[in-house]
Amino acid sequence: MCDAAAFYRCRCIFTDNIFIKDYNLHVRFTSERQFRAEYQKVLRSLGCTTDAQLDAVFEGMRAEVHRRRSLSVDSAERTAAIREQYKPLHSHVYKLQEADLAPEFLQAVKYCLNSYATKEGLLKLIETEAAPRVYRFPVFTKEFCRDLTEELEHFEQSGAPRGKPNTMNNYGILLDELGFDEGLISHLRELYLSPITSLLYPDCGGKQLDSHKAFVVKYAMHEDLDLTYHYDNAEVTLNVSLGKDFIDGNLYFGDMRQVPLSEAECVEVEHHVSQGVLHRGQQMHGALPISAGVRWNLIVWMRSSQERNKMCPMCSKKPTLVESRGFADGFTASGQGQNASCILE
Ligand SMILES: O=C(O)CCC(=O)C(=O)O
Ligand SMILES: [Fe+2]
Repeated sequence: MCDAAAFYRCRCIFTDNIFIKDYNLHVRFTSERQFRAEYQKVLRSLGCTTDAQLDAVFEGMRAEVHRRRSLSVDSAERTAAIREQYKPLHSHVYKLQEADLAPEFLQAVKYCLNSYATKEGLLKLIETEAAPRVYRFPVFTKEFCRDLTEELEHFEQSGAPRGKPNTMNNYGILLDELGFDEGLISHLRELYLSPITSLLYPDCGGKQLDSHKAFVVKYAMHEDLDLTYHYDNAEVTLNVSLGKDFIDGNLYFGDMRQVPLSEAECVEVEHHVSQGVLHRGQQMHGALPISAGVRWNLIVWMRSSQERNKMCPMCSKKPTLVESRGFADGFTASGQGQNASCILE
């Protein structure tokens, strides 16, 4: 039986939501036969017409499945190597202090902790509803954002191994491997974000967020420029603009994933350095290309095991649990009793 205190992934990680960058397409891949039947036609319409092009697609998908199967072991190895090799530049950014948070944010959190707090009252304080149920408000001080960005650049240049957050983003960094989870992200989620998400998203697990996956994304002229339209493996997402100087690169939001709009109908939301954008993980969104500079953002995918144990947001089925490390993908074995089907990968 599974360990009730641990977090798990859903088995669909090995088959679903595989991103083919060359054709900007998310697919499911269980076998060559299934894949050809489901996607060959659409791939052809996107310009994948030769056998060599299709072979390259298969090769990319197999590599991605291999990466996903090795995630736990690779991540444990990188974490150990970073601990051994890497000397932080600004060790204070690993431990959140109240002075690192914007006064407006602290005021909003303080309000939410009152027994009489309402969503309407909170919205008067944070003001910006940038798109339906998408809120932007100050989170950190500018100094904290500057020091965190410098720390990330220092890490990037150190030569220590870097874990990529997902297939869509090639220059991001997984933050748990650097030791950011306990002192910065868990602290931020539990003490400051949860009171806010409880009022804004009670219908999406906002009252019971019990784990997260945190990473930074980076966009630069000769690296990634934009991010394709997607939904997150999260119940609620916080996206904070850390800097540095950049032009364009707005977020755009559509509807919930059951009713995807075309990109043209989306609402754009600007990134303002030191401000966070809070949104439902299942609301479709993407990022437009930057046209100059470098953009770093802190992304916290917050999860509610209570919510996702009922249905995995990535495959829309009851999750089949797979053991992993740390917060994994936020599923727990509670409530599954003797019938829990844990698969050791
Ligand atoms: O680039 C951004 O600001 C969006 C990042 C994002 O949506 C994600 O990583 O899930
Ligand atoms: Fe996202």
